[in-house]
Amino acid sequence: MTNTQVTLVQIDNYGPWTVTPEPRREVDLQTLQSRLYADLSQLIGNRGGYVFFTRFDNMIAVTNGLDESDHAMIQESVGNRYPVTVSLSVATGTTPAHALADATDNLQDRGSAQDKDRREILCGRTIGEDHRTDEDVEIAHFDVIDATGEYTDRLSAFETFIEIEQGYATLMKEMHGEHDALSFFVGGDNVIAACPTLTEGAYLDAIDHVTEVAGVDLRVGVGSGKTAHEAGMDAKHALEEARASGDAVWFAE
Ligand SMILES: Nc1nc2c(ncn2[C@@H]2O[C@H](COP(=O)(O)OP(=O)(O)OP(=O)(O)O)[C@@H](O)[C@H]2O)c(=O)[nH]1
Repeated sequence: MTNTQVTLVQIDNYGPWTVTPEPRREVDLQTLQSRLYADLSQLIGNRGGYVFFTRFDNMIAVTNGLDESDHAMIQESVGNRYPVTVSLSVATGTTPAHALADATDNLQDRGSAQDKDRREILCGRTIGEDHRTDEDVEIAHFDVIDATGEYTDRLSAFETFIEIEQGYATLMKEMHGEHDALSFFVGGDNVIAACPTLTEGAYLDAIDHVTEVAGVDLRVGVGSGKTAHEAGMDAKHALEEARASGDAVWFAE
């Protein structure tokens, strides 16, 4: 059974900061947000975790393998180098959705995202080293079948974007509502989902639902591991196997 450690990253009091003393240049906000995401991707990724940009002011990470001191160091490093600070809330659960719900509740209990006195909260508990297993994280890597032939080479870039986003929106809702999984668009035609332990049938149902509702055909590779990186690499290899075999779902060996 999975035991996913999820960290909610929230920029402290960011809304007011973006308009104080007057609205800041949008390009500067975009640059700050994308650089912060890139830095967190390295800081968390170098320790085996995955972070997803989601809304940029709130990011969600799968952090199995990162302990409290890793979180504290990441928080300090951001605070030293950026004009904003971040709060980090960690929780674990047998499903990623439950873990994130707990992490969110804990941070909300410490004050509003727009409370100027709530800064650099670091709360929650990480999984003790002795309790970690090789099946703690399940990652599903989805991609659109022949996105290039169906969309990229046929439609305008914006029409393609709409189709891919509709597929993503349908998948993220279905995987969350039916399976307690957290799915994130990661670029191109790819969606990576942090999942609980799911059956082949569950993945097939989700893929069928996206075909029916959004008209977008997906395939998925599924991997598991001690960290998001390990599970994610297995998922990528499984996706290659699915591509080669023509199967919609492939589980890594
Ligand atoms: N983030 C991420 N993006 C990827 C990955 N693989 C492909 N992409 C993106 O997806 C786009 C489409 O690539 P493919 O999925 O290989 O192309 P396709 O036309 O759908 O072909 P098939 O997947 O073989 O059916 C690329 O331009 C990349 O932007 C990946 O592992 N991670």
